[in-house]
Amino acid sequence: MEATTIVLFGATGDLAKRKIYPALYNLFVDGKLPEPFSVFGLGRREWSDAKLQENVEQSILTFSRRKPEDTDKLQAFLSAFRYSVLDVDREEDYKKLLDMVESREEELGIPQNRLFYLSVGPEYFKTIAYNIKSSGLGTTKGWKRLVIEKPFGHDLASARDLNEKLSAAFTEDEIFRIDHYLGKPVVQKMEMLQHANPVLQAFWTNRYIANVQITANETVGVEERAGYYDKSGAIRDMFQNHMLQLLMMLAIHLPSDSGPGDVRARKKEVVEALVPVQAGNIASQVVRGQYAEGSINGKPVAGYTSEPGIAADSRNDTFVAARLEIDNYFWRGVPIYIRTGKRLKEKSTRIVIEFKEPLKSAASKESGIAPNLLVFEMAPNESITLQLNTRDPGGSGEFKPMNVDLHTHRDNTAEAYENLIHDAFRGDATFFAHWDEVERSWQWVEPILNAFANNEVPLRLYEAGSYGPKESDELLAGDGFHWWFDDIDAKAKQENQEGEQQYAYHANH
Ligand SMILES: NC(=O)C1=CN([C@@H]2O[C@H](COP(=O)(O)OP(=O)(O)OC[C@H]3O[C@@H](n4cnc5c(N)ncnc54)[C@H](OP(=O)(O)O)[C@@H]3O)[C@@H](O)[C@H]2O)C=CC1
Ligand SMILES: O=C1O[C@H](COP(=O)(O)O)[C@@H](O)[C@H](O)[C@H]1O
Repeated sequence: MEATTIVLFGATGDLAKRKIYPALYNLFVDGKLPEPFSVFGLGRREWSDAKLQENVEQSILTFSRRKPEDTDKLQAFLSAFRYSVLDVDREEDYKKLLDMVESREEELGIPQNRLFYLSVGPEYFKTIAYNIKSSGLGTTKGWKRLVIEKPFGHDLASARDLNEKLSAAFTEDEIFRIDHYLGKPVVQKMEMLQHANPVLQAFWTNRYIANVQITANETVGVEERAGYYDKSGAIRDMFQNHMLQLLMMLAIHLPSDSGPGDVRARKKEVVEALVPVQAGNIASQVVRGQYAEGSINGKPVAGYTSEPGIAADSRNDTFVAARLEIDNYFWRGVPIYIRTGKRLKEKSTRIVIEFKEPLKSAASKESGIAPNLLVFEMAPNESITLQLNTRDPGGSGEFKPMNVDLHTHRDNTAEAYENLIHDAFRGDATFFAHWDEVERSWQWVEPILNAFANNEVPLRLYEAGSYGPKESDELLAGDGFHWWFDDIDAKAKQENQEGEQQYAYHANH
């Protein structure tokens, strides 16, 4: 990997502390950072190099999945960090930064490969991109890349405007849009699994799949992000990006000779094939919810409108569920259900593929036969399981589900940010959101945003600690399905996992 300078805007902020420094450290320990590498941290605070290095060390001690054991190694890592005061609006700060970056590149004898990481509020993206170009920071004899964090716009028009401004300074190939769900190990394994197993590939169609369920339930509430969240809601914060990205990743079919660019090209085809929601009829396809007071893990929690910084009459959505369809050869007729929300009963992020039951009528005479399920679980655990049926080994003769474990979490699995930052260094954009996907996701979501703004979709209050409004269950019940693993299913799954371990085939020792 070529030597690189990372120019980190927002080096004093929360994301840098919680995610970026620990990820860089773990990559360094694993020998996955360019050698040598150099970091310029930026912010308005009057920090010194030493103060930045102290903060980086503290962040590693607090947030890294691996705690430093080798002091020399840690010091070698920290010594790569420099700090420069920069206000995004002050041109002279960029000029000063350019001088510092150039002299450091000379001192280290490294090429002018520069990775600009914008870990700042999205309102600064355009200004920074403009100043990178006008100051000469972006005129390098090596490569340059721009890493940005979501949100990529607030709606279709603002996303297009942002993209236009970024495109004046960086080409699409140089822009790496982070969607941290694409960095999750289970998501990264999805394609491999389908690709390497013709048997799964063969079943990945509407001929065998009854429905798909994508869930991202959270127990946390709005926390300290009232200002941002109350203007975004679950639809912009999670649905438009993470949830639709999961759907695209799941629904693509790659040719056997596929190359690195193919994943993104196929994802675009999937999002283009999404059947548009019918304006005027959105309430039949989309459920909008907001948490009321309740309790989580036995502790009382406030309702959304009593949270600090949230207006008492806020009608913001903290929960969204929707029924979607993909109109293409593989997926036509398969309902896809997506739900995400805050202050729900448990943290669970998963995709369930429910297979059809061609033998249902015969099998229904037998008790306990369940549909086969392929489950990609990202939280609370990381696993990929295929649920089959077997006779109860206890001798009752009843059928019971058993899980074939295709992948289990191993200790020290790289976190999403490690995977993604490593890919950005290598210039591999497979697991970053392409502008085409982002634009089409906003296009699909736009009628829902309008319907929410015009109150055309009822706002359903749900008790904190529940699974969301009952209308979310009704979305599936109308098609004869239910959300897998809620309540009783969660217990059954747990018992099943405990009781059936002897059947588990651990493909991933
Ligand atoms: N925190 C998280 O978990 C996640 C964050 N994100 C995104 O990452 C980005 C950063 O978020 P987060 O770290 O939480 O935000 P913080 O508010 O914690 O940090 C903001 C950073 O921006 C800097 N900054 C603010 N104003 C200026 C300015 N005028 N000139 C120069 N620097 C400025 C601040 O430095 P200083 O105060 O020193 O000027 C600080 O380092 C946002 O886009 C957010 O949406 C995405 C996913 C998760
Ligand atoms: O991007 C975001 O994601 C988190 C959930 O991420 P996860 O990896 O813990 O599932 C969410 O809490 C936050 O509101 C959102 O901005």
